[in-house]
Amino acid sequence: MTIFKFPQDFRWGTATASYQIEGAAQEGGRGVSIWDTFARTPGKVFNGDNGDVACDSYHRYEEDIELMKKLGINTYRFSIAWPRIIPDGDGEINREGLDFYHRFVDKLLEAGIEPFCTLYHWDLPQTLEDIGGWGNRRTVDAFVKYAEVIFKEFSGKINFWLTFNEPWCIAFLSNLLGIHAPGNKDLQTSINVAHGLLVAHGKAVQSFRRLGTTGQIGIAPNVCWAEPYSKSPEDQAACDRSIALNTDWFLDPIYKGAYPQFMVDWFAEAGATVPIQEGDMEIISQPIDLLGINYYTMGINRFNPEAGVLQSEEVDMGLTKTDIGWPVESRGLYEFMHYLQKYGNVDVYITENGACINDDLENGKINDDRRIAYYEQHLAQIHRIINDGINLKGYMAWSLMDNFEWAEGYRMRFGLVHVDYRSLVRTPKESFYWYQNVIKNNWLETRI
Ligand SMILES: CCOCCOc1ccc(-c2cn(C[C@@H]3NC[C@@H](O)[C@H]3O)nn2)cc1
Repeated sequence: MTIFKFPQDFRWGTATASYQIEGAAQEGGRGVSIWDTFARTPGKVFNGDNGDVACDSYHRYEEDIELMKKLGINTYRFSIAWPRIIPDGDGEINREGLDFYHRFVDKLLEAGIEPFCTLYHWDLPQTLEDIGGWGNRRTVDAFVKYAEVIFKEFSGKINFWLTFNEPWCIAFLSNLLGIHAPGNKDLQTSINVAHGLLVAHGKAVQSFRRLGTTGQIGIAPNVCWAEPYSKSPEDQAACDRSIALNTDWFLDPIYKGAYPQFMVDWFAEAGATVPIQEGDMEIISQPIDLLGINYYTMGINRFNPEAGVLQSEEVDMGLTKTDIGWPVESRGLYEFMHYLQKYGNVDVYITENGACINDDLENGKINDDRRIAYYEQHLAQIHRIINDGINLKGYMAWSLMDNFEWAEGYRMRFGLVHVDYRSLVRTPKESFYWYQNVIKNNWLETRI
């Protein structure tokens, strides 16, 4: 057995998101989001599932916080639903929505748990999608107005902020591949969305500074680490494109003030250009304080001219997979964190990492050994990364509890806590107690 000790001030947490857990979709003055619309569109979400009830955390958040206290976390990542705050996206402020999040955040603070807030975790007000979504500058300005409302309301209570969760999913999964809301399938639209959200990010950071909001602010890209199937330059280039679209496409504008030229050229070949306006890149490259990194898996990729706009195809290498079909390979997290150093040794939090394991209750227990094995591997890599001197400051497991997994609906379970969606009874899984022990000791005991 090996013991890996973590730094004394290391943050241990879990993560969730508003649309995935809250429910109460027609309560508290909440407006319609693009995910309400998308989930009601036949064929978009498995089984026609939607977030109307979800885990009912809107009503059961005190019970959730009791679970967090039992788990022993000191940090909880959640997102605020924009449609609860400004229901029509750009109009009147809904006081009832603000009051809900004040009650929630106050309970977190009472429990000694640090709120780690994501402003946008995919639930765009439908009214803004109706005018073109992130590709319309009116949506950008509406986001800044929403962000400023939240900054003014929660400065002093919240000290860790993320503007956007997984910009690649917002732009490309949702507007090029059409797999997430709003379901567009157009390259130019996806590039317009990516640019719009980057401008919104930069403007929100400017407001954050101007308002003197407490704490630190950043953004949370999701990682797509890839290594070449062969030593051919074509396969390496296919990997470079795949990695860059999730990471460099967003972090180069933020840290360097310019898009990665090789990708701009690649998209130009496909007839798409970035709609940059005067001053945009200066706005986008506002200095940020931290990065959230979401890591689940990595790929072995090769060049294939038929494999989508990137002409990059993931090869099935026969690795163990989770129940959502993603290979279990923690090495990519280590490799990526060293890749990230090209932006400097910035403060990083793993804001999502976890395994979809669909074990069910057996005699009142969930023996999710495969999830424990996943976390053991990934936390061992986290320890290696910290030992290499990289400023990795905290880790948030995705997710506290089973919840609405977007287009997969409720069939895919990422939680440390099992949720019975009929009764809404929460049952900690064996992985919950394993993670509880890691947090209590602030060290990882591995069987290797
Ligand atoms: C067949 C082609 O497929 C293309 C890739 O399709 C996907 C789908 C889904 C994801 C995905 C889902 N998650 C987990 C979430 N992160 C945020 C939080 O809300 C979690 O629920 N991360 N990435 C990636 C890629």
